[in-house]
Amino acid sequence: MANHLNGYIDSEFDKSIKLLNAMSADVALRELLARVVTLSVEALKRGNKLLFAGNGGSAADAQHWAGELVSRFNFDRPGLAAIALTTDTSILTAIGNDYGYDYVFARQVEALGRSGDLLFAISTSGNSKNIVRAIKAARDAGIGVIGFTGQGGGAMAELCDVCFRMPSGETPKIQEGHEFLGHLICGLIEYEMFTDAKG
Ligand SMILES: O=C(CO)[C@@H](O)[C@H](O)[C@H](O)[C@H](O)COP(=O)(O)O
Ligand SMILES: [Zn+2]
Repeated sequence: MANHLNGYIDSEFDKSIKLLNAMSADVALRELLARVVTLSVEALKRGNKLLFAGNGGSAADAQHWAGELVSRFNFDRPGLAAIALTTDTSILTAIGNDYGYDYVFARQVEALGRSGDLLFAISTSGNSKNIVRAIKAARDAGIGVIGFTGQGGGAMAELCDVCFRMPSGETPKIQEGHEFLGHLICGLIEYEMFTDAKG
């Protein structure tokens, strides 16, 4: 590796290690995690579902997390009801073209969401209009909202039932925090849902 790249690499390692250390030491974060797992397990057990939405890298998170739940995470068990609102290009392009990109998630929340479902809304800025609109649509429909954002919180922070604010203002680092939490939450939901079956 060329020497001049090492400064950048060191700095990235340093920031990621600090982020995870800060998250690990945050007692309030553990309380939020417990709340989200309880809300999710209750929703799934009564036949509701989890919806996921985000833009760019957060769209990847949305479909990644839904995939873990519908398929499997740490062990074999029945699939869990989770839908990413980021994957159907016909739906996304129709809504984007006919109503505007700000509506691509809200319209799907209105169409697919049912009272008692949960929306996982992911936005590093907390200000993406399509995410804020989706959150408002969810609230109007009796759907609880779990938010994932950065330290600023943005417009979405005060609209969520539970909001995870990563201790960073840098989009990629915020995303790394989200990705860690996403895996943690999938693992915890699976564990809580299937404790008897996991062996
Ligand atoms: O993955 C990245 C940056 O790491 C980008 O694709 C990023 O997700 C996009 O710029 C998004 O549009 C940012 O939106 P948001 O997180 O502020 O809602
Ligand atoms: Zn990225």
